[in-house]
Amino acid sequence: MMLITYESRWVYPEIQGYFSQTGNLTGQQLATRSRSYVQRAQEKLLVASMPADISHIRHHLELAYGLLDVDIYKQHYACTTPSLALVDELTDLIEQQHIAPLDAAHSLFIVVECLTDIEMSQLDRRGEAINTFATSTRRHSQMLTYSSMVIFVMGLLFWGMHERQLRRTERATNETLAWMKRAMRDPLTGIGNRSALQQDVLARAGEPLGLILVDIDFFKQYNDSLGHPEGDQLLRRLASLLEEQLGEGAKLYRLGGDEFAALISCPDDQALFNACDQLIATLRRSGFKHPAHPGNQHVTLSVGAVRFVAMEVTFAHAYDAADKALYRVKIAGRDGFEVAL
Ligand SMILES: Nc1nc2c(ncn2[C@@H]2O[C@H](COP(=O)(O)OP(=O)(O)OP(=O)(O)O)[C@@H](O)[C@H]2O)c(=O)[nH]1
Repeated sequence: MMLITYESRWVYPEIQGYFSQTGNLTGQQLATRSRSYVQRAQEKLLVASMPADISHIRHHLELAYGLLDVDIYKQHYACTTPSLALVDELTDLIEQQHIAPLDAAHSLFIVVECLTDIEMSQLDRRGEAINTFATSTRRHSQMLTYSSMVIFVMGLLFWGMHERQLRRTERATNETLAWMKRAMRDPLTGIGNRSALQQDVLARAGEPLGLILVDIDFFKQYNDSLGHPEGDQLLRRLASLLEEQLGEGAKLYRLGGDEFAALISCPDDQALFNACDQLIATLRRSGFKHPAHPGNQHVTLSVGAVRFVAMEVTFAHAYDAADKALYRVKIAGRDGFEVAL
């Protein structure tokens, strides 16, 4: 918008200059008409039969005089004033019949020559004005085209920069989200870690929940007899098995080492008993081998659980109660569960 305004101001004087030339065009037309009246007067003088045509000749000369008596001609063409004087003088002499028609016609050639010069000169001026206008218009339209191209390229550039910045921000946000997800996951099993458990408990404030702590029995011996990679494999298999057993409404976490935790919706103590019992039973059914187990050569679990309402009881308090119950199971010989009441 600013550019168009600026360009209009720039071009305005050129337009004015061009249209001011139309005044000169009119002047050229006046000269043409004046010359035609002079030439008609000449024709009549050549065939004049005095005094019948005198009035016509005088009329033509008066019209020619009127059309030549223009300020712009007087200012720019030196022949104008003498030509006017000659027409004036000839008009008087012809009227008084003091001059021969042939001589009068001959003298008028000076006026015709002057008028022809004026016409030619005015036509040249008009041509020059049109050329100047066309050149400057072309120059300005080129400027306008180049400016538009520059603005277009700058627009593209800014758009590209904006898009790049947008992609960077999106990538950074996605990386941060991925990093946050990773920070809440146990890398070995892919399930949530201790931080995820604490976050989920906070998110379920006011709900009756069951916290189940699960610890593998004699896992050190398992590692020692089959190797650490096999120990890792058991942790992964156990995570899948427990998750599957717990079902949709529950969540499983690995708290570290061979210790897992499950968080379940728990309307009453019986539901918690059932959940713990099913975990133990499922593992027994699975029959995971444990060659170094001092009892039955199969993997067994010790489970401690507690029912609590998040926020009414602190998570640390609930965890402590479940952990103590688990410890009691360990002391009592492992492979079992206890619910803290
Ligand atoms: N394979 C494997 N072993 C781990 C990992 N983290 C901890 N452990 C091992 O788990 C074992 C845990 O041993 P303990 O705490 O003594 O428990 P435990 O042998 O199961 O004995 P109880 O719990 O008393 O029955 C240690 O030997 C650790 O090295 C892990 O990510 N992978």
